[in-house]
Amino acid sequence: MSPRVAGSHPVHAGCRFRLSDLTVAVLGAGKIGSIMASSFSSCGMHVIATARSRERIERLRMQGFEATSDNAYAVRKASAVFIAVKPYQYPALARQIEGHVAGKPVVSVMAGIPLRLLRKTLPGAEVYRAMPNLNAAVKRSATGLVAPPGAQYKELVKSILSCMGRVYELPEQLIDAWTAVAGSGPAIIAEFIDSMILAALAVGIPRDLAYDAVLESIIGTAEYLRARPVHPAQLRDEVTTPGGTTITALKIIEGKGMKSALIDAVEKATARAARLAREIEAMLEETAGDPQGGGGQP
Ligand SMILES: NC(=O)C1=CN([C@@H]2O[C@H](COP(=O)(O)OP(=O)(O)OC[C@H]3O[C@@H](n4cnc5c(N)ncnc54)[C@H](OP(=O)(O)O)[C@@H]3O)[C@@H](O)[C@H]2O)C=CC1
Ligand SMILES: O=C(O)[C@@H]1CCC=N1
Repeated sequence: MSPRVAGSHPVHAGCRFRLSDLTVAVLGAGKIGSIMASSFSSCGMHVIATARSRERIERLRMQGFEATSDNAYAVRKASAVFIAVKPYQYPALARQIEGHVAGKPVVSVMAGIPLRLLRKTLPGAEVYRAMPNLNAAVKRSATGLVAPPGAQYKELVKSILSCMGRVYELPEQLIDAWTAVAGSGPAIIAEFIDSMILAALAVGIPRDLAYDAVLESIIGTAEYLRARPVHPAQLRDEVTTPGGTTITALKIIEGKGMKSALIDAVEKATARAARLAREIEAMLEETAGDPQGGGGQP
């Protein structure tokens, strides 16, 4: 296996490489894909980003990427390929690239779609699953990575993903759960932040101050827990004065079931990823033999 880098030397599995020598393809450079493209570009890689609509391709070009709707071209030119389309858009994409991926590392960030399905639809590719999050925009993604058994390009893939933040290698059984906790995490945390800001407004703090009070408290708490190895419950107890204000707030939160709501939410989101896999598998079977591969979908 030795995918050739456009205008550069080929990258052999296991050999030393410099990120700045690489050309990578990001297929489906929408919300997360364009953040991935920026992260990879900031590490010096040449990025070929793809999209369907002329508007998105124009926007990607304005951001300084080589951009095209030709996925097969992007794959042929790249040493490593990243797939960031929506799961239901995958069958159509797979049919466009299936003949060009053999011997290359191909990393899917799509929720739900298992290695088994990726392998079946991308013959000869070394397929990986990764689950980054939106915080890659500030180089703080917590990216889960599932490598295939006997992976030859794992170090290369990890180095590329590290341009978005930290990378955690996982067994495939955990990636749907990681998707719910870390992939969806920024949305859940943003919802909490929004609620806390509303709460601050309710007790009379002006909006701009409320935003700072909440954001700084969240960043500070995360940094505290990173810097000092204490359990979150211990931090909570250190803040909670007997008969004071904190216990008054905690009692209400406990009564309204915040913890069980979050546990439920994450369990349901994890199960949703598994159902997605079944839906896409059915779609692939339905569209077998259709060269558009369900490409008429939105
Ligand atoms: N959003 C997030 O925070 C995260 C998302 N993910 C996963 O990433 C994937 C993308 O999500 P998100 O970025 O939110 O979705 P978006 O809809 O923003 O991006 C998808 C992009 O794919 C493009 N696209 C669709 N079909 C094709 C095709 N055949 N060829 C080229 N481009 C194509 C679309 O192009 P056009 O705009 O031109 O239609 C669009 O820009 C999903 O599978 C999701 O599970 C993973 C981690 C985090
Ligand atoms: O909502 C979703 O399905 C995707 C996966 C993780 C974040 N967004």
